[in-house]
Amino acid sequence: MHQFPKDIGWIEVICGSMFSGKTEELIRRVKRALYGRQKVRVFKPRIDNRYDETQVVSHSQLKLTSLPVERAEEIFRHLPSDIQVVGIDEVQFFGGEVVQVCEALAHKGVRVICAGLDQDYQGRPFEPMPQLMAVAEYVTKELAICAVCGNPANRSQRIIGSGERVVVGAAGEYEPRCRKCHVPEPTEASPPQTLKLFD
Ligand SMILES: Nc1ncnc2c1ncn2[C@@H]1O[C@H](COP(=O)(O)OP(=O)(O)O)[C@@H](O)[C@H]1O
Ligand SMILES: Cc1cn([C@H]2C[C@H](O)[C@@H](COP(=O)(O)O)O2)c(=O)[nH]c1=O
Ligand SMILES: [Zn+2]
Repeated sequence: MHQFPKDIGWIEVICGSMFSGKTEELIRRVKRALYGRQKVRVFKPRIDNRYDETQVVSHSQLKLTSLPVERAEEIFRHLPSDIQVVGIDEVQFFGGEVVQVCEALAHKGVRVICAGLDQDYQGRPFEPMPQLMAVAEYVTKELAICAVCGNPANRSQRIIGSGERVVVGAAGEYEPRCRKCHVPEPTEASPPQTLKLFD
């Protein structure tokens, strides 16, 4: 991917819609750091108990051990002094203080890898992602496949009736959609699909 600098820290942001592969990419980067014998810790907000209370779990069921925390500042308490890499999933669920936490870690020489939703179900920027993306050295935007038309999807369609910004959920509650098929209010799900290679 990048020619990584030596002896300094930095922030990587992996953003995109739901089902775009953010968690898979976070897991991939963390595993490669572990293969490189780096000292790594992974965190997620405690509110994300969707597939598991403690593990980071992708929609494709890849898993990674993590520490759930209530607030971003708690991350400092769980880091060994020789920490080299910090991964954070579902970063959009932390308040704005997560930006200062990531910055402080990067200033201390830590590689910080954050994955999070860049837009909410209405297509509005999901704070603190815009702020984090602004200060990050590297930003990767992933795209899913639109559940309606098959085009690249950068939005998350809510398919249950709630107007709250934060509603933890997965396939029963959201589906990925392109800008043409997305509507900013909750709507009916597209017909279910089975993946098959041969008829
Ligand atoms: N419409 C879709 N487009 C792309 N991937 C999908 C779709 N529906 C389900 N998936 C699954 O979601 C996986 C990505 O999961 P994950 O990394 O958890 O995404 P994210 O963290 O961005 O929500 C894909 O590898 C695929 O198995
Ligand atoms: C669009 C949107 C999503 N959420 C929730 C739903 C999930 O629990 C997470 C996103 O998980 P993923 O790893 O990106 O699939 O966020 C929400 O609370 N509000 C929204 O508007
Ligand atoms: Zn579409």
